[in-house]
Amino acid sequence: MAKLVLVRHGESQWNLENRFTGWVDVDITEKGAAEARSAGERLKAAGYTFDVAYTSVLKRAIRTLWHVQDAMDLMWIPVKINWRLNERHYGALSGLNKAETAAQHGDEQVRIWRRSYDVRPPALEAGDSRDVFGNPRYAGASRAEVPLTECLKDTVERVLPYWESDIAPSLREGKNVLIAAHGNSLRALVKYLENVSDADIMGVEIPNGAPLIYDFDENMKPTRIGYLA
Ligand SMILES: O=C(O)[C@H](O)COP(=O)(O)O
Repeated sequence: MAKLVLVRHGESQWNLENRFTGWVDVDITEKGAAEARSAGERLKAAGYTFDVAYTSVLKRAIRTLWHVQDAMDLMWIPVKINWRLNERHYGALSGLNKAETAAQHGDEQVRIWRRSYDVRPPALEAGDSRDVFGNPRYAGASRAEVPLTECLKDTVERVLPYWESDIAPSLREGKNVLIAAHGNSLRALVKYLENVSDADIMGVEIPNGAPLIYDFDENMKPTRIGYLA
């Protein structure tokens, strides 16, 4: 049966600066590019190949995908880009330093904002320059679909329709699928695929550039799950 590989983008400039990012379109660093290339080289060396790739509309995921494709000599495969694979929206925290925010609001509050399943960070206010509604890359999305903040539950609810409509059908057709996305959009998928409880998902972390591999049976149940050795 088909294989699914999830890759979180390589280190971004705001990962390096320890800033909340969400839907802000920050690029990867040189270290992040090297992590992405290494992921591709390791996948190729282990005999993996892909028929189709999916990514978000954010350049840290897109560029990571390019590096993986290049390292695997798979620049030619179809790539589908969709905002539903974007990072979880960080609301009014977007752009703030994580350590400074913890110093101001306390470690526990920041842990809740970062890892709780259903507590949203404070929302962007109307007119905030960080609100991306109206940006051409979100042309197909309604006001309700372009968030002003999100908790992980919200992210699950906008990732899953895309999983069902586009990604799962490719796997059912026997295609090997690569997804290059983000820490929290991938946690949303992991929660669904591995049936992780709302409480346990708080402890799940997705490292930059580490391929996470799923083998499926014919009923789309994962039979083997693990990071590339
Ligand atoms: O959006 C971000 O800041 C990061 O990509 C993920 O952040 P987190 O580790 O706080 O969820």
